[in-house]
Formats: sequence, C-alpha cells, structure tokens
Amino acid sequence: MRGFWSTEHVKAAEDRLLARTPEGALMRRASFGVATVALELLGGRRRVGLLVGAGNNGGDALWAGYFLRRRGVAVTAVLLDPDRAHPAGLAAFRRAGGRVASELPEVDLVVDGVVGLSASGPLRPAAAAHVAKVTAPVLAVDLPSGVDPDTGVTGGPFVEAHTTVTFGCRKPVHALADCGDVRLVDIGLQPELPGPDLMELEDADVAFAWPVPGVGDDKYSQGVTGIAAGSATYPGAAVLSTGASVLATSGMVRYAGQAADAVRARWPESICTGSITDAGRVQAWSVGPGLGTGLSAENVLRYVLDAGVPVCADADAITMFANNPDLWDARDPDTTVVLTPHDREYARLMGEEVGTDRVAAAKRAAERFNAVLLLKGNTTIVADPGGAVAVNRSRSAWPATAGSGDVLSGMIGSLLAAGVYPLLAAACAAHVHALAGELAADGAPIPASSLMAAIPDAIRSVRAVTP
Ligand SMILES: NC(=O)C1=CN([C@@H]2O[C@H](COP(=O)(O)OP(=O)(O)OC[C@H]3O[C@@H](n4cnc5c(N)ncnc54)[C@H](OP(=O)(O)O)[C@@H]3O)[C@@H](O)[C@H]2O)[C@@H](O)CC1
Ligand SMILES: [K+]
Repeated sequence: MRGFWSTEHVKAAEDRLLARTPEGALMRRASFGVATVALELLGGRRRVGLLVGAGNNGGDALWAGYFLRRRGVAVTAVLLDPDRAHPAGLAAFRRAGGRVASELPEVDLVVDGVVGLSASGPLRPAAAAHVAKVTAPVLAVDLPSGVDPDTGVTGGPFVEAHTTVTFGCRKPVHALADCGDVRLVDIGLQPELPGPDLMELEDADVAFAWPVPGVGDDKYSQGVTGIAAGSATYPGAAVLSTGASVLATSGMVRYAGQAADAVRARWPESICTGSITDAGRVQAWSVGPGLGTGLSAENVLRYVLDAGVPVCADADAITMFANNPDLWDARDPDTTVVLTPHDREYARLMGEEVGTDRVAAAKRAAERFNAVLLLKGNTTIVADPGGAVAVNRSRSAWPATAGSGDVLSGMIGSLLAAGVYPLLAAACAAHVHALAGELAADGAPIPASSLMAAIPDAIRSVRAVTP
C-alpha cells in the first residue's frame, strides 16, 4: 500500500524532524536526491537550468545545482525573487561556479524549484512566463509548481513534469495529478508521520484481500451475490453486472429481475428469477444498473436495503435515493452500503457539484450518508465514513465506456458477499477494473463486455506478484 500525507501532516512531521537534525542537513539530503535523479535523466548531457522561487523549494533547487556543479554540469539559475532566494543555497551554488541569469539559456533539463509545499494557486505571472518558454524536460522538486499539493487541482498555468522527486513521503498531489514519474527520497520522515491521509492499493494488497477459495469451501461458503439490475429495456446492464460478479469470485450469483432470460442465456451458472422476492438468500446485493426509477424499481431497492446484508448501490439506485430521500432514511442504519456515483449522480445525490477537491467531496458524501462512497473518475476516490480514503488511478481512458460501471458494481457486490471489508471491497474492485480495462483495451477502444471478460486475467495478474 502506498500512503500519501497532507501538507499539514508533512509540515508538522518535518518540524519535529528538523528539531533533532543539524541545520541544513535535511535540505542537503533532499537536494542530493534531486541531483542524483537529474544526473540519471541527463544521461551524459551537461546543461541544466534552475527555476528558483522564494522558499525552501528554491533552496532545494540551488543545493541540487551545487551538487550538479561538483559533477561538472553547467548550471544556470533564474531567481524569481532574488532578494528572497535561499541564502545558504545560493551561496553554495555560486561558490561551486553556478551562474545566475535573468533568462534560462538552452539546456538539457530544467529543475522546477519555483514552489513546493507552501504553494497556493496557479503559477504567478513571472514564474509562468519562464515556464512557458521551457522546451527541455522538467524535473520537479517535491511537486510540479502551480499544482495544489493537497488536491492536485490546477487553476491556471502549471509545470508539466517529466519526473518529480519528492522527500520523506508522497503527498496527495502525487496521486491526484500527473506528476510524471514520481521518485521518493528518504529523509527519515516516516517515524514522525501519523497514518496516511490517502492510500493507494498496490497489486500485492489487492491479491492479499481478494477471496481465494480453500479446500473446504463450496459455492455457498464463498458468499452468494445477488444482482438486482437491468430491466426489459436495459437487459445488457444485468448481463454485465451478473457476469462481472460471476467472474470476480467463485461464490454463487443469483440474479433477480426482468432481464432473467437474457442473463440465463449468457450466464448459465447464475440462478435467475424474475422477482426479487423469489431470489433466495444472498450475502450481499448489488443493485441499480439499468433498473429504472419507477415504482417497481423503488420496491426492489427497498427490498434489498431491508435484507440485512451489505449493498452496493449504483446508477438508478443512486438516482432513486436522490429523488426520494425517504428510501434512504428507511434503510437500517446498520446496513453497509457502498454508493458508486459518477459526478452527475453525485450532484443529484448531494444537491451540489463535486467541485475541484474530489477527495473532500467523497469524504463529505461518505459522512453524510454514513456509507462507503466511490466517486468514479480518471482517479477513483473511495471514502468511508470513518475518514479513510483510497484512490485508484486509471491506467487508460479506453474503459470509460457505456456499461463499464455495471461491471464495477457487480464486482463490488461479489467482494461484499465474500465478506471483504467495504472500503477494501470498493478499492480492490476499482483496482482490478482498471487493470482489466487496460488489458482488454491494449491501445484500442473496447466495449464493457471485453473489460468484463478480462477480469480473470486481471486477477491472475495481481495474484502473480504474491510469493
Ligand atoms: N521543511 C523541511 O524540512 C524540508 C523542506 N523541503 C522543501 O521545502 C519546501 C517547502 O518550502 P517553503 O515552505 O519554504 O515554501 P515553498 O513551497 O518553497 O514556497 C515558497 C514561496 O513560493 C511562493 N508561492 C506560493 N504559491 C506560489 C505560486 N503559485 N506561484 C509562485 N510562487 C508561489 C510564496 O511566496 P510569497 O507568497 O511568500 O510571496 C512562498 O513563500 C518543500 O516543498 C520542499 O521542497 C525540503 O528541503 C526537505 C526538508
Ligand atoms: K516545485
């Protein structure tokens, strides 16, 4: 699992670490890391430019320039605020033969030390003017300047980084925005940090959490998933959701709804009925895709919310909650619910737009509904009501296609039925969904049914990393 820490927590941890470290030692350690990566990117070329801001981020850049000079690299610095440039860094840089200029000359690599953790807003005009002229690859110090460290939001000009070198720990920007290749330099910060503000599952975490049958298991012991999706108008949603559920775990899948014939024809291993009340016992329900929002759909939703098992509610189920808050209020508060809106569904549900801070939006909704909230997007955010947040970055944009969400909700239902902790169920499903999308697409458009069909390959791929 990768952790990401907010600037508030990083700054507090850095203060504690600074108090027990010789002055300047942390910055030199950090900037030595920047210089090491710079040399690697230069690959024998020898011209570097520094964009140096008024704070310690600029200090890091100047010290990196100092180390690069000692390795014979020609380094030119542009000081954006000459009177406030880091004094010790600037002195060391000059001593080592670094040049200060008002414009960057032609270089092989630019080090972005404009602003780091104390950033606010987009690049200011003077910095933006220099950045606009850059043609060489950029190595960002700590984070690409102009991008918000906590939200990854860009509200104007910002640096597009080829690579980012960060220190001590990753920050939310590294999960929420494109920072290029992110490299982490250890400065001894970990012991000072609390638990992470965001987490990102890696293949090994997903493999560890994914249900694997034991020799004593049978179709019931692994969890029976109920799918309440699709309608006479939208049978495809039922076929996709059921299929994803069938492929995600080896527990049994029951389908209940108007698309029973279509589902039975495609998935003979599922148990299909036309009515929710005949479905039989399940350990979790996945409800919503293609269900419609009329009276019979509302009754289905009421039924699953009353079943005393975890529920993944998607698509039309979310719209029904938005249209008719009584439905939600009637829910047994002990029923675990995973809500999986995209931005428009979120707006309907919450009565407000997602806005730029997607993590904060997901947390607000999780808290308001006392539910796990999975906010779909290029980066999927999963928040639980306790404040834990997992992010999952998409691996390719091809899977953003019709039916893709139906597949996701079927998988989440399966994992809930298998007893996986709800936040983890949503985050693991998002991880495997993204991977399946990438495997299926392989550089070309794909229908959601191909994504669904790639679920076993994606599970095999994450499990391949476990010893
Ligand atoms: N603490 C430690 O242990 C370690 C810290 N380290 C390093 O310190 C960095 C944090 O440094 P920091 O706090 O000094 O501020 P920093 O981010 O350089 O900002 C400087 C000035 O930029 C300005 N500015 C703001 N927004 C702007 C914008 N959009 N566009 C342009 N300018 C903008 C703003 O100026 P002002 O508003 O004051 O005019 C602000 O004062 C951290 O990221 C890491 O690199 C490492 O060495 C490891 C050890
Ligand atoms: K920077």
